[in-house]
Amino acid sequence: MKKETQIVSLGRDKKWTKGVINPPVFRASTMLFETMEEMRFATKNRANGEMFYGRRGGPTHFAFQAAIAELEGGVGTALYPSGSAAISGALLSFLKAGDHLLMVDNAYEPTRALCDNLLAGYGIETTYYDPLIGAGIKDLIQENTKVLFLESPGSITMEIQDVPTLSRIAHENDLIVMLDNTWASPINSRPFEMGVDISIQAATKYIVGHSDVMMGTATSNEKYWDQLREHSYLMGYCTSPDDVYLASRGLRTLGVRMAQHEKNALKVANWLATRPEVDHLRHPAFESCPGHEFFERDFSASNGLFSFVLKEGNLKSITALVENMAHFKMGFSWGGYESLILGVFGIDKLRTATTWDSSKPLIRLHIGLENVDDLIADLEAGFERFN
Ligand SMILES: Cc1ncc(COP(=O)(O)O)c(CNNC(=O)CNC(=O)c2ccccc2[N+](=O)[O-])c1O
Repeated sequence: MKKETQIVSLGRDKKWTKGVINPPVFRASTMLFETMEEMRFATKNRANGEMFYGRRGGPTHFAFQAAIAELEGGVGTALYPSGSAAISGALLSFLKAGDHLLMVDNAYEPTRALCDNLLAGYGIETTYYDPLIGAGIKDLIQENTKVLFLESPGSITMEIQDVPTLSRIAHENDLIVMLDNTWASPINSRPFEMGVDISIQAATKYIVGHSDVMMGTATSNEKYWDQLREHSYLMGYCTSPDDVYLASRGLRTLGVRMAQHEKNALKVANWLATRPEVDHLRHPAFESCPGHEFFERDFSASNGLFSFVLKEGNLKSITALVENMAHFKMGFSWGGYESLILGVFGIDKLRTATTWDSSKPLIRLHIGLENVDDLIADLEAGFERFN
C-alpha cells in the first residue's frame, strides 16, 4: 500500500470505528466489566489494545497509535501530551543516574534545556556532538553511553545528519538510537530502515496540521517497545481522546498538505536565492544546506519549514523585516496551514560542540498554504522595510 493510501485508511478498523469513517471520541477514566473473568482478561491484555483504564487509552487512541506505528514502520507507538514530552518520556524510559547521553548540538532548544537541567540533575551526563560528525561519533562513545539522540534536520539551522552511519556505529556499541523525526513527519523518511530504534514526532506540527493540538508520539521497534510503553505508562503519560481525534483527522490530509507546503516553500526559497540580501538558504533541498546529500538520499520530499541567512542585519532591520507582515505571522511552532516567520538570535549561545557565526542573522520561515505569490509579495515588502 502506498503512503497516500495508508494515511487515508490506517487506523480505521471497524473494531475501533464501529462502522463510521472517523474513529469516534471515547472519553473515559473508568471502563466497566461484566464479570471477574472479563476484568482478568482486560488486565492481562491491558498493553495489547484491550480497554482497561483511561490512562492506557481507548479505541480513539488505539486507532491512531496503530496508524502512526504502521506509517513510521515500527511495532508500537506511545502517545504524549507534547513533542517535548515524547522526547523526555523516551529518554527517561531508558536513562538512569550514571548513564551518558550523546545529543546533537543543533537540538531544539527545550531539548537542550532538558539535558542541561533535568537530566543533569538526575546524574545523567550529556555530550553534544556536531550534526555532521558522521563516523566520528565513535570517538565520543564512553563505557556508560546508553543513548544516541538525533534531530534531523535540526529545527532551526536545518543540518541533516547521516542517520544510517550514526545508527550503525551506535549499534556496534550497543547504544539506543532515538530520532526526533518531526520534520520528515511519518511519511517522508523511513527511520527504522535507517537503523533508528525509536522515532519521535511532535504531532503538534504537520500531523495535526492546524495549530490547535499539542501532542507527541514515540514509535519503537520490537526490541525496545515493551520498555518504552511500560516506562511511559509508569510516568503517567496520557493524551485526551479529543486531541487524538483531531490528530487522526489531521493525518488524513497530511500527504496533500505536505505536498503543497513543499511546492510553495521551494518557490519562495528559489525567490529568496535571487535576493541580494540573502547570504544562503538552509533548506534541505538546496546544496547550500549542510547535509544536503543526506536529504537527497534519505528523504522522499521536503515541507514548508526552512531557514535562510542574511548577509547582514541588526535588531532594528530584522524587526522592520518581520513585523507588519500581511501573511507571515510571528509565533513559535510550525506545521500548521498558516505561514510563520521567526527571527532567531543567539544561536551561538546554543552551540557547545560547534560554532555559529551570529553576525549574519538567521530567519526561519514556515511556508503555509496561502497563495505563494501573496507570500513572495509579503517578503518583498518586508525587504523594502529591511533595507
Ligand atoms: C523538532 C522539534 N521537536 C520537538 C518539538 C517540541 O514539540 P512540542 O512543541 O509539541 O512540545 C519541536 C517544537 N518546535 N517548536 C518550535 O520550533 C517553535 N518553538 C520554539 O521555538 C520554542 C518554544 C518554546 C521555548 C523555546 C523555543 N525555541 O525553540 O526557542 C520541534 O521543532
